[in-house]
Amino acid sequence: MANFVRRAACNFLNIGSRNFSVSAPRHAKVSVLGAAGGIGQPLSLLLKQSTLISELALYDVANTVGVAADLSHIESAAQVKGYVGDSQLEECLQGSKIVIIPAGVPRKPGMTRDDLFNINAGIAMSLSEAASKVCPDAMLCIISNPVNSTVPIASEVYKKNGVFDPRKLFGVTTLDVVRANTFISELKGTPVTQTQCPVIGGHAGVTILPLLSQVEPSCDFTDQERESLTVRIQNAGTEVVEAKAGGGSATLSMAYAGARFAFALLQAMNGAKNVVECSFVESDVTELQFFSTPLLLGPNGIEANLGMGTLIDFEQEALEKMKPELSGSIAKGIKFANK
Ligand SMILES: NC(=O)C1=CN([C@@H]2O[C@H](COP(=O)(O)OP(=O)(O)OC[C@H]3O[C@@H](n4cnc5c(N)ncnc54)[C@H](O)[C@@H]3O)[C@@H](O)[C@H]2O)C=CC1
Ligand SMILES: O=C([O-])CC(=O)C(=O)O
Repeated sequence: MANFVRRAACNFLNIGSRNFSVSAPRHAKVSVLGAAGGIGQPLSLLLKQSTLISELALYDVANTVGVAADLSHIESAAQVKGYVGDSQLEECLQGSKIVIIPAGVPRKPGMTRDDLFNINAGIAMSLSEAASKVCPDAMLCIISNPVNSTVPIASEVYKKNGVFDPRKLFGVTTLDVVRANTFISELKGTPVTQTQCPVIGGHAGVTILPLLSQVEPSCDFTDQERESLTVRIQNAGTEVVEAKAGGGSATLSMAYAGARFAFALLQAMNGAKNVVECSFVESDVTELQFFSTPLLLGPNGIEANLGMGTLIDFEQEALEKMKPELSGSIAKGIKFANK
């Protein structure tokens, strides 16, 4: 049993790193801000299993001491410590190489992600302010919604403090890729662990654009399949919000996706080659200041933006259709950070 669990954990550590080996691992401190929440707890559980993490620092406004005590009994190397409230935020962040932020309120049925702006924008701003001061060189990974606005907020904070490095700021959109891979595999019968679909744009409704024409292994879709699969991927978050009926939004699949992204970063930081993940980052791929595309990751974050490749007409039209909303959400975040 123990062997099985260890093998399973090792297999999990390979997610996002399908075809490369890791050499000379450096052991990093990773902080999770919002660690006692629906995403924060399972995400921290998954991170605790990584051999690339030496220290797991768990911050929240409440309850992290208990979460940290619980996780600290797991037989893996990462040392876990809980930090509670403003006065302990700086100590939590000190020396962090990766900061992951799932802090903030989730949606209830009937809400859009933008409806979370009023509460979550301030949270994203104050946490990124702290990270920009205490560990400006860390990779900052923002999960808190609306991602299309919280990432621009963080970038403005870092710019104002003179420490912005566009290679190191990420809006975590991995869940869109994870969902696309799963739904495509269900529809087409491709092996789920080998199905890979790039998802570009942002992380809300029509701004989420899966590039079904670029799926590997390549699949043929009828017009009707392409249309309905695209809409399902765009609305998958709402599917979970409605199924949870007031109990919040995706937490477990998001924890998986957040861990997949963090492991990809850690592996790239340790010298692994060909680590590619999609993420919402500062970009010149379109006229939009922030945009998600596949990125080649390296020791210092983004090594190259791989762009969006050639789009078919359906995808080109969807891209044009998303631009007004995405541009508005980006502008709203920038305005908020400068008010
Ligand atoms: N990027 C993505 O793909 C996804 C993003 N999300 C977003 O993630 C966020 C968190 O969702 P859940 O974990 O389900 O919510 P939750 O309410 O279960 O947990 C949020 C946690 O944040 C904490 N928090 C609030 N203010 C804080 C502050 N100033 N500093 C530190 N911690 C603070 C709360 O105490 C709570 O423990 C939401 O905004 C949600 O919309 C959710 C799913 C997917
Ligand atoms: O839908 C939500 O509010 C949470 C989220 O971003 C997702 O599940 O993709």
